[in-house]
Amino acid sequence: MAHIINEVSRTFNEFLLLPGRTRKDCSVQSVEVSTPLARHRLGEPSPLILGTPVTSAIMQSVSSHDLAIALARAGGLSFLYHNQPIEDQAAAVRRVKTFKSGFVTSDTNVRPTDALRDLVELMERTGHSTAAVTEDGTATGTLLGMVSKRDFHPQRHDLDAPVSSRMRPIDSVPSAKGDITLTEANDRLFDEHLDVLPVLDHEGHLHRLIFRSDYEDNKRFPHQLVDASKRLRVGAGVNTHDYKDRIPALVDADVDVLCFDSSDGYSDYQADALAWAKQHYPHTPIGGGNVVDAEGFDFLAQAGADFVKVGVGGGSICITRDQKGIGRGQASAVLDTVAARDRYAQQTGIYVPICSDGGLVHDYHITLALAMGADFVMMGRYFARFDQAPGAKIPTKEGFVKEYWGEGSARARNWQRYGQATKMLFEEGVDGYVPYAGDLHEGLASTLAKIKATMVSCGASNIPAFQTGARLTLVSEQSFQESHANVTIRETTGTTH
Ligand SMILES: NC(=O)C1=CN([C@@H]2O[C@H](COP(=O)(O)OP(=O)(O)OC[C@H]3O[C@@H](n4cnc5c(N)ncnc54)[C@H](O)[C@@H]3O)[C@@H](O)[C@H]2O)C=CC1
Ligand SMILES: O=c1[nH]c(=O)c2[nH+]cn([C@@H]3O[C@H](COP(=O)(O)O)[C@@H](O)[C@H]3O)c2[nH]1
Ligand SMILES: [K+]
Repeated sequence: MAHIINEVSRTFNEFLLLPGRTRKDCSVQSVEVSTPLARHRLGEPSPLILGTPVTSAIMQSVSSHDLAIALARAGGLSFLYHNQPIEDQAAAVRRVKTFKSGFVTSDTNVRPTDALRDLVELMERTGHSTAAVTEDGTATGTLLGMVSKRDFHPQRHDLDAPVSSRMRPIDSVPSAKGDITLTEANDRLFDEHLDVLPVLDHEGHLHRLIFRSDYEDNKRFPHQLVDASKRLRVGAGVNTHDYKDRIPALVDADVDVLCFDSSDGYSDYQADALAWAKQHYPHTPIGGGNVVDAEGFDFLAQAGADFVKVGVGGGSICITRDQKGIGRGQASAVLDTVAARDRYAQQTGIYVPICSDGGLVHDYHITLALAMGADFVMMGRYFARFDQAPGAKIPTKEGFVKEYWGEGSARARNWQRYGQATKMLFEEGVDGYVPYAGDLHEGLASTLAKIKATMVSCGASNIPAFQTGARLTLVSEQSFQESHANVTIRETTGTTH
């Protein structure tokens, strides 16, 4: 006879936190939200620590290189999607790893012989008002001069004239050599009253541009997640089909961490793939998943997973539970696997972090997942709403929305996953829209402020203290109603989600 688990499968909506004693030294300013990402011996630091306990989902509609750069700058981490050719995913990793804050590749480039009219058009397209004039019109050609909107005016100058007639030629443009540091470059920008400083190699080819306006931008990101060489960190999703080709290419591109992406990680496929990865690339942490119970956690921890991702069927685009009748309420899944993690740590001395993946609808659900013992979370819908996510931004009567689709949807499969263009017999995800939420940094700052405020109310000054000290209560349907405002809401500019 089948085994029936008597305990009801519960979701985050069914829980609330009780306040704990807040001591005077515990404040929003002092609360620490760093958290381990990879397995480590108890009492020793994890080889990879997140500054912000959030990661972005391994999905085409979420984790592009742009989103990965933005999230790493905020202290979190993206796992670039694997549902694309290996070389494209490796190129995306390289784009994040070569992102140099302050040093940008020029995206507005012209030849000296191009007409000013073409330059105006290009500036409108890129939205930038400074252009590099290079011999071949590329971002790495020999630099011949610089031209900005200040150098000409459509009413004063003939737009059919060549760019060379209005550019500032190279001998009058201050420039720097390739080995200049950002600090030195910033000193020159200010000392010499410059807006931009081109960086050249010894043959005079353009390498990067450094803008004065980016100086302030860098000051905005004091908690960037970087490696020992100060490059942003980035993760990548992999699968149990082409991992023997994909993992070497990603490691070659200097990926920081990998994660198997599957709706079902409790499989021999994943154990074999983890063993292979650990044997060939022992220095690259790799996560496994998804599982929803202690049995699944133990299986992956023993197979060598550096972290275990938890959650089946709870994602906002998920229809797995409808289609296959498989899954578990996310709160129950987290609580069960967290208990297994703690038992495993006690027995072996090794701590294998847990990632709660999917189904986080409100910001406070992140807080609940952490309180229940998750070390960090993974989110798709949350990140798909921001400017930096790849989905198109579409106007509707109710305001802007962004596209968001599941990896198990027919749309995702259009990428001909794993090179097998087989017919899909059923979908496990939907293709839809989420409300547009602007810039990632502003949205995440607001979310983090809420998480920290709750931790302060619970008297926890860091995540480990929160995990061990949090007190949660189940809520009845009636108390759930009581939790919401019971008056008609006046329109305000505040954010709620
Ligand atoms: N977290 C969740 O609740 C869900 C997530 N998804 C997402 O949808 C995407 C697709 O997930 P899955 O369909 O589970 O992909 P998957 O690649 O893990 O599994 C697809 C099928 O291939 C089989 N398989 C895996 N490795 C194999 C190998 N080496 N040789 C032969 N067969 C093998 C599996 O048993 C399964 O039948 C993922 O991005 C996943 O995250 C989909 C549904 C639910
Ligand atoms: O049933 C599913 N069908 C899908 O097509 C699908 N695509 C992604 N995922 C999983 O959902 C997570 C993101 O969930 P949220 O949008 O709720 O953050 C992701 O991190 C995945 O675990 C899927 N689940
Ligand atoms: K299974």
